[in-house]
Amino acid sequence: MDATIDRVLSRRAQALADDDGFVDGGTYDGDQLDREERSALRRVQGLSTELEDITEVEYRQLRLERVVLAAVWTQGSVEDAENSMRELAALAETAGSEVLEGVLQRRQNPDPGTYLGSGKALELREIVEAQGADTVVCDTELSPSQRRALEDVVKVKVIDRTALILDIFAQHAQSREGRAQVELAQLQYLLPRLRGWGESMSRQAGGQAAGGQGMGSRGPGETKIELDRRRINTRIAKLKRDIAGMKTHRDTKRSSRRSNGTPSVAIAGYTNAGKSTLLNRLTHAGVLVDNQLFATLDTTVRRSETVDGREFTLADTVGFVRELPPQLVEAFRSTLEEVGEADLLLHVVDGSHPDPEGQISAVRSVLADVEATDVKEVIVINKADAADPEVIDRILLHEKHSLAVSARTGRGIPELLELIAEELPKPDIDVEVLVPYARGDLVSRLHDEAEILSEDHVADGTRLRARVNPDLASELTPFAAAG
Ligand SMILES: Nc1nc2c(ncn2[C@@H]2O[C@H](COP(=O)(O)OP(=O)(O)OP(=O)(O)O)[C@@H](O)[C@H]2O)c(=O)[nH]1
Ligand SMILES: [Mg+2]
Repeated sequence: MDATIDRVLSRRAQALADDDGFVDGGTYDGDQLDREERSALRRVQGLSTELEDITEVEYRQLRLERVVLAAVWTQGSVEDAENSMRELAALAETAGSEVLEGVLQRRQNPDPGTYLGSGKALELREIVEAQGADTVVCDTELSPSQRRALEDVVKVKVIDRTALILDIFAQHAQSREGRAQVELAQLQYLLPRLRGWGESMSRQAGGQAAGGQGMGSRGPGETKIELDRRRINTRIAKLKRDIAGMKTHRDTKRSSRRSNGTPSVAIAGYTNAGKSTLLNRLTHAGVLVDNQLFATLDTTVRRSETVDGREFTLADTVGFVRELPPQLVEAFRSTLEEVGEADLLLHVVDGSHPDPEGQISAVRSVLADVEATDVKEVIVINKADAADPEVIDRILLHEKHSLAVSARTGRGIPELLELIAEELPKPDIDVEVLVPYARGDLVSRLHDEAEILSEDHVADGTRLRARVNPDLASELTPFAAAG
């Protein structure tokens, strides 16, 4: 086995993304411990997963078990190229396959015909044969014709990075919204590639079912492709409507949270940076995690408390990846937009990664795509326990709002909590109220949302002096205590 790939494999793959953010309804409690469970659901060998009805793309899993990776390296250092291939290996493993080997070709530009140059493509063919691989994964998004041409040379299934990522998302999506978003992205990816799929399937079947017999021939395959295309378009339209409906539902929940005046923190960052670990660490560190209230929230949103006792929400989000397929960005737009509406963004980056700065810019470019750049951003350099201190210092120096933590050991977490308390909008209206005992609900809201300056229990109720936000202030107007 090639030395590069050896190292690639020593870094275990991690799941690409937590899809918990898309869980609909309140039955699933957003627990982040489901990674193992998910791997247990990985594809079963030997089951046919070939797409029979093209409209059932939702249930389609790419059949890739033993893969060889292929990449063209056009610019940047050899480290960049190797990192990219390591990431591809991690993605392939996440999708449930075994990575056997990787080939990297240095070239000015990818070959428009076969992606790799024709000589390398033949070499790849030999490697595939020698290793007994059944799939080649290319580190790019291939054009439909490139994919077919390369498949013709290597004689096994060829898929690209986009299809691989879509496949992982499809495996991980659990909620109705998440599944719909992924299916939409898959169909949009598939649509321009229909002819290709048809042909390769007919080739596998050894039949002449699909088209491709040359220009102008409208065989039965052509008709089927037309039909499939129409059905896919219908399905896409329906999915878009469904997703829009679910977005409305989520918007309502979010706006009710906001009108409560509860400040919100969003955790975003590159996949595997430690976002979920951080969420767990922070919410357990919080004095209060109210399971009762929690049930009414979107499920990756958790409640916590600032060090000075104000409630806030903390949301985990889908992991980002370099060159996130545009179909996915589009499909997940509504979910990603939520990041832009938070009061504070914790942008988590893996300080122990070989290229943390690359991760930061990849995440920022996705955030820019969904216009989520107005929110105040703090770079949280995670895995400080494993990172090179020099790298941490370098990032701290370049990023004005940054700090180093370890979600695993807890290092830096108190400082992070301090920072959250400082950065979140503070209530600033002074009130003095006498709340009757019958309105215990208002008193507990004051405790959750306001800064209490004094509190007395008197004959007709609780007398409080507090600093509150505008919403609560107006609700308290009837109870204003005479000076
Ligand atoms: N050494 C070290 N490992 C950590 C730390 N935080 C998280 N990890 C590990 O990093 C891996 C990824 O952690 P997650 O919390 O799942 O990362 P994530 O950002 O939520 O990943 P996705 O949801 O897949 O995008 C896990 O193996 C964690 O145990 C840390 O502070 N130090
Ligand atoms: Mg996660």
